[in-house]
Amino acid sequence: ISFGTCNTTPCASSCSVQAGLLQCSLGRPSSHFYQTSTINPERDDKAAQSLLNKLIRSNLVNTTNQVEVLQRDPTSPLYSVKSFEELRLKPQLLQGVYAMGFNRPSKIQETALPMMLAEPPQNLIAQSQSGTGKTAAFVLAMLSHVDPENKWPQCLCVSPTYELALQTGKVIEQMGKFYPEVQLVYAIRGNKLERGTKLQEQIVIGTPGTVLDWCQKLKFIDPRKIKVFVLDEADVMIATQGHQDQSIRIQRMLPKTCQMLLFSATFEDTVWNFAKRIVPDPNIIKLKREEETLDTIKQYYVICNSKEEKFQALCNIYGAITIAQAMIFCHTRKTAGWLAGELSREGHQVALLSGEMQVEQRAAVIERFRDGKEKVLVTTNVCARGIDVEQVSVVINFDLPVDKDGNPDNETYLHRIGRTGRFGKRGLAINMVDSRFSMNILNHIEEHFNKKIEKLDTDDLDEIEKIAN
Ligand SMILES: Nc1ncnc2c1ncn2[C@@H]1O[C@H](COP(=O)(O)OP(=O)(O)OP(=O)(O)O)[C@@H](O)[C@H]1O
Repeated sequence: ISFGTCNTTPCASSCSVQAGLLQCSLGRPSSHFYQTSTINPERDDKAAQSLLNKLIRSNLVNTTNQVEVLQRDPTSPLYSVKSFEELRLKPQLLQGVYAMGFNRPSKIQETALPMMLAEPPQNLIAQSQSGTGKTAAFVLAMLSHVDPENKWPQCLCVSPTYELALQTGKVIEQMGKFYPEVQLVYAIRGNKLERGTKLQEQIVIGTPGTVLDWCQKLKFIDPRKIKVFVLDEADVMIATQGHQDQSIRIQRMLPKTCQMLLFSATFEDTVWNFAKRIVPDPNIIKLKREEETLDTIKQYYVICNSKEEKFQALCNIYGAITIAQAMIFCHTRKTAGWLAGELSREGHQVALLSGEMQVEQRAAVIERFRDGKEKVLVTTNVCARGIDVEQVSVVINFDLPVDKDGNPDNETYLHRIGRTGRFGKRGLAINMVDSRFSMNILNHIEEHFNKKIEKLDTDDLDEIEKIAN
């Protein structure tokens, strides 16, 4: 696959998209694309979370759950494939798939791919958690439907942010590696084309605002010639002001025969209502996320009076038991920074995930921790939501999780501490309680999960030693 050209505002020079990077002709790295959009990590930023997950994920998320399928026409046979060969892909694409190291379709791909590749094309709404193979699936569908002889846009994919668009673009590049006739262009802020340009690239990937401009105002794209429309990360999309309307306006310009595909990691009513407006007569595929449980976790709490005492309790625990790797959650950036400093002074190898870090920096910290280069990860909740680090055996709530109104946040507690069936290993969770208020929170959490949280006296070394057995 090869790429179009672009101009970027930050360096005002012409940039070409190569090997997955937007590279500036002045030799600057692609990162200025990222730096132009500083993500505010203390905000509940779904887009940043999604990007982070993509950056740190190296494998498919395994799931034991079955896919639920709702067919538009329940009488038509439901195909599912166990191998990529069965899909009769173009040889160049099959080669691309194998070169990516995919041996067989993922759970969601088994059913989604035959539907997306069927003739006549079928519309699809698919929901499954991040990492289950949605992106790879729709990328394969787009590449399969392109006619490389036709030098105009045929597939349109919209993503909520341009960082996410770039990530999807990378997958298109990888999968289309042996299919150089197919070209890709990014419709993202900063990619300024000359007026009157008619795009020759067959695949356009971008953000709703720019895509809409390119279709409507600037007419770089003829929307009537689009055969496949993909709306990725619908749940993130609707969380961004204006994206919903822009996406609907794009969709309205497309021909009735255009295949509409929509993907989402979660499926609240708001997402569902939006999905129905984007995708008429859909087939629906859902894959339940693996349930997390506290069953294999031993939970304790420690009573302290101040953050200094909490730190001392932590040192006592470290002095008594061997902890391979631990994650420590703090409520604020300030506490996290302070604690990381104190722990390093004690000689621990500490990684700090802090709010002011760019998403890429955060991904790098998590990767180092996952590779065992650091043994303790101190973080605020915002930074580490939804991050699976399998080998962590101890989770410490330096501060208990509360929502923005100060109420107990059971869901976050479960995410921090719980394990899915797939990891199965036993874990240890220690909660620091420093006030009546936090004791109250702890009691609520205990009640909610109906699982006992035992008191631990961290001045008693023998007692601490016991919890490790
Ligand atoms: N059939 C497959 N076999 C092996 N690995 C796969 C397969 N499909 C996808 N993957 C890999 O699994 C990871 C997750 O896939 P993908 O990004 O497509 O999932 P997703 O559901 O779109 O999640 P996200 O929204 O976070 O990107 C990627 O590293 C991808 O390369």
